[in-house]
Amino acid sequence: MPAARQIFVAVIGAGGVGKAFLSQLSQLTKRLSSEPSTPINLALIYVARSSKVFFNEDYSPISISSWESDLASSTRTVPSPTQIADYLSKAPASVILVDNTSNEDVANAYPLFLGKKISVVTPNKKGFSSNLKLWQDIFKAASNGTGSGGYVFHESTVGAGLPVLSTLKDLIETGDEIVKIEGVFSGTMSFLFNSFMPVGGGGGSFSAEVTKAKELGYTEPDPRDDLNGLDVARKLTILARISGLEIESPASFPVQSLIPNELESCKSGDEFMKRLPEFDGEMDKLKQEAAKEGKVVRFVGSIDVAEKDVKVGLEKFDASHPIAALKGSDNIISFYTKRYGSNPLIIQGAGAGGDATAMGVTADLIKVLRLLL
Ligand SMILES: NC(=O)C1=CN([C@@H]2O[C@H](COP(=O)(O)OP(=O)(O)OC[C@H]3O[C@@H](n4cnc5c(N)ncnc54)[C@H](OP(=O)(O)O)[C@@H]3O)[C@@H](O)[C@H]2O)C=CC1
Ligand SMILES: N[C@@H](CC=O)C(=O)O
Repeated sequence: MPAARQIFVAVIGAGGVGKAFLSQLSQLTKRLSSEPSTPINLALIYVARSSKVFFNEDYSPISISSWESDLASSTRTVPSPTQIADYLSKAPASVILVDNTSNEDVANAYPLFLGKKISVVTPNKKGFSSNLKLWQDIFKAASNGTGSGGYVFHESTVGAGLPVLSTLKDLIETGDEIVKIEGVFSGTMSFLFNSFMPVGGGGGSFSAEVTKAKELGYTEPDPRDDLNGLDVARKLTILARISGLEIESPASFPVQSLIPNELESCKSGDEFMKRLPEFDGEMDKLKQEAAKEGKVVRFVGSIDVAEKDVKVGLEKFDASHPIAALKGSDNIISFYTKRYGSNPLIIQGAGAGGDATAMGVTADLIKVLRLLL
C-alpha cells in the first residue's frame, strides 16, 4: 500500500451546516484512508464557533468523534482571522479551511488565506457578494482564479447542495451564452410561501411559518436577512458576476423587502420574531388578493444578462406554473441560454437545510483534494 498523503482541515463555524459537514467529514476521512491507490490521511486540526476554539499548537489532529466536547471545554482565546491565517500557514501539510459561518470578517480574510496557500471551501455568501473588489481579490489570489495561492470553491453559496454554480460555469466554459437566469433562489422563501400560500388555498399564518423555517435550519442566523430579500440578492450577485456582469454589490439593483416598516428598527432577531405576528393580517391580505385572480404569490429573482437587469421580489403565478407547484424548501433555477433556446436548463431540489448544504461543501472539499494530489 502506498504511503498516505496528509491533508489538514480547519473548520470555522459549527452550527446547522457546520455540524452536518463535520459528520460528512468523518465518513469521508474513513473512506479516503482506505483508498487502495492514493490513501489520504485527512485530519481535523482546528474547529471554532463564535466564542470557542480548539486546536493544538503542534498541529496534532483533533478527534473527529469528540470535537464537540473538546470545543466546549476549551479555554483558548478565539484568534482573529489574521492569527488563524498565520497558524494555518505554518502547518506541516496543505490546509483546507472550511468557513461555515456567515461572518463578514472571516470572508474579508479569504484573499489573505488564499495568498498563504490555504484553500477555502465555504457556503458563506459574504465573500462573493459584498463589494466587487473583494470578489476580484479572492480570484486574483486563488490558483483556480488568476493567482498562485490556495484553491477556492463556494458551490453552496447558491442553491445549497444543488449544482448551480458548477452548471453555470460549465455552460460558459463550453461556449454557451447566458441570456437569462430566473427562479426561486431561497429555501426559506420557498418554504414560507409554499406553506403559507399553497396552491388550492389554506396554509398557516406567515409568522408561524417563519418560526418553522428557522427551526428547520433554513433561515440565515438572523431570519431578517432572508425576509429583507438580501439573501436572494446575494445569490443573484454571485450568479450575475459569474455570468460576466460587474455588479458592484447587492445594493446595485432593486430588492423587495418583506420586513414591515414598523419592524425595521427592531434591535435583535428575537425582538423581530416576537413582533412579526402583529403583521400576519397584511400577509393574509396579499394571499386573498392573489386568490381572487386564481393565483399564488412567490418570492423570485431574475438576471437578464443582455439587458444587465437584476431584480428580486414578489410575483404572482398561475396555479399551473412550475414555480407555484414547488414543495418544501425547493429552489428552482432556470438557465435560458443560446444553446438551450426557449427550453431552459432547469435545476430543482432542496435549497436549504444542514445536510443538503453540507453535501455541497463536502463535494467542494473533494474537488480541492483532487487538485492538491
Ligand atoms: N442553513 C442553510 O440551509 C444554508 C446555509 N448557508 C450558509 O451557511 C452558513 C452557515 O449557516 P448555518 O449553519 O445555517 O448557520 P448557524 O447560525 O447555524 O451557524 C453559524 C455558525 O458560525 C459560527 N460563527 C459565527 N461567527 C463566527 C466567527 N467569527 N468565528 C467562528 N465561528 C463563528 C456560529 O457560532 P455559535 O455556534 O457560537 O453561534 C455557528 O456555529 C451561512 O453563511 C449560510 O448563509 C448556505 C446555504 C444553505
Ligand atoms: N437562508 C438561505 C440558506 C441558503 O442559502 C435560504 O433560505 O435559502
